[in-house]
Amino acid sequence: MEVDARCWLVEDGAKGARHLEALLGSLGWKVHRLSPPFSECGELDAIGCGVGVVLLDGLSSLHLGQLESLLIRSQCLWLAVASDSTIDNADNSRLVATLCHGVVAPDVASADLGCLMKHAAFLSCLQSQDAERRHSAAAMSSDAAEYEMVGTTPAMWTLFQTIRKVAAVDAPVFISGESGTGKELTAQAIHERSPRASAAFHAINCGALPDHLIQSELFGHEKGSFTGAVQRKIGRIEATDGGTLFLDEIGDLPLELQVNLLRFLETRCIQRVGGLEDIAVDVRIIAATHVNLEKAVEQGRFREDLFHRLNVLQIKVPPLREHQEDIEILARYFFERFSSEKSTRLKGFSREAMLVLRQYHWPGNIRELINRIRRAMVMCENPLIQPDDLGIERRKIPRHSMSLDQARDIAEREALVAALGRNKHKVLPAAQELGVSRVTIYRLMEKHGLSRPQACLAAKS
Ligand SMILES: Nc1ncnc2c1ncn2[C@@H]1O[C@H](COP(=O)(O)OP(=O)(O)OP(=O)(O)O)[C@@H](O)[C@H]1O
Repeated sequence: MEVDARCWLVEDGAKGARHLEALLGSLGWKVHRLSPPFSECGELDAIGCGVGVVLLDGLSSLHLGQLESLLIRSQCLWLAVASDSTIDNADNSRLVATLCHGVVAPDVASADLGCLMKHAAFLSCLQSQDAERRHSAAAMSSDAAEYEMVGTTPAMWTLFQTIRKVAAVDAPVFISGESGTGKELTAQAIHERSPRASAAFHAINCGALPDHLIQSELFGHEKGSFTGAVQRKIGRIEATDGGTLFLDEIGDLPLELQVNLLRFLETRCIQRVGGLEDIAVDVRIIAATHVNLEKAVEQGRFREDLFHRLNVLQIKVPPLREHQEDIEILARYFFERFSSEKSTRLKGFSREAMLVLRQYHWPGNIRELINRIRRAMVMCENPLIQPDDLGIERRKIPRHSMSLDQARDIAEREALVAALGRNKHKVLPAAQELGVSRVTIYRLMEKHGLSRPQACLAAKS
């Protein structure tokens, strides 16, 4: 691999600076000097060296903060040159410990400096290649995962398949699933795939609005129909004409409004509050709940006739713990998605953090996963996210004992699912990646109950 022979030299006029520059020059490095104030160093990214040297001796403590943010912002690996007395200073030592790849004394031997520089440049080159690869993999997966619905496991393939089928027809859809599993995203995916895609998709949470507002929110009202109705309001159903209306938490819809909704589903007409006119509206209804609606029907809290009207096509979105093999790909996907919020130094997840993510039981499902990753990306002070950054208490991670055979089985299944996922479920490249034959892949798929999906939403059709 060819490494870049350009490097930065950050210095503040110390007497050793000229000597260091000459030394680097004699080792074949083309040196770009950088001096305070560092906030003005806009050319840093433009020149794009892979490695830099910071001469800490002589650097004013006033510039340390600027230097710190410069090192965090840059994409290079940094070597510090500092005498013992400089390193004794707590601020300097923290900067070196957290942001530099190595530290040497100002009288470092030329051969030693040459070796360190080469090593840092090589590593920097590997890191940028790896980042590029991960970027294009993320771009591919988000390109493949339409509507940003990510998932490579059989449970998710089944969901994608159902979404495709349901999108092709126009009947009401009923989505069930725990909170944060992706019910709204599923509704959006159905809309985007349906003939209604060019019209509006609106979502309304029936549990979030007070009873007296929800009727006017859904059906609209005429001017003067009640105190405060100073002008006519078009309701959500009417505003979605031609499109899809997602009614989240449908179980929270008050009983009297259930009658109105049923009437709309039967007649395809609405009446605004205070209005007499029947207005024809063409809207597809997708309803969702995270509670058991059949139980609500039994208890008389939800109308049975409305339940059957809404429940023509059903989709169940699985909880995250039922497609745990997706956690890694989801975690990396969200890491890339929120990468603009992180420091450039943060490169990804440590193995331990990934293990914790896989072992946790995710009561809040994908929404909780997103929140924990975003938190970790802000809290993390290392190049790799550690378990503590995720804020998951270790006691909440189940520790069941398992035999070596069980552990092997789990690892085998995970490796297989991950390789198939990375290779869009193509057996040959997955087999090549895992270093086994195609026959072995088929055998393992059978052993672990993994079927090869026929079609999926995540694959471009
Ligand atoms: N398969 C997925 N791939 C990528 N992102 C997902 C996936 N599923 C859900 N998300 C994301 O997770 C978050 C929660 O999803 P969503 O709001 O659809 O869940 P929900 O089941 O409707 O939640 P609630 O029951 O609380 O209304 C959203 O930010 C959504 O984009």
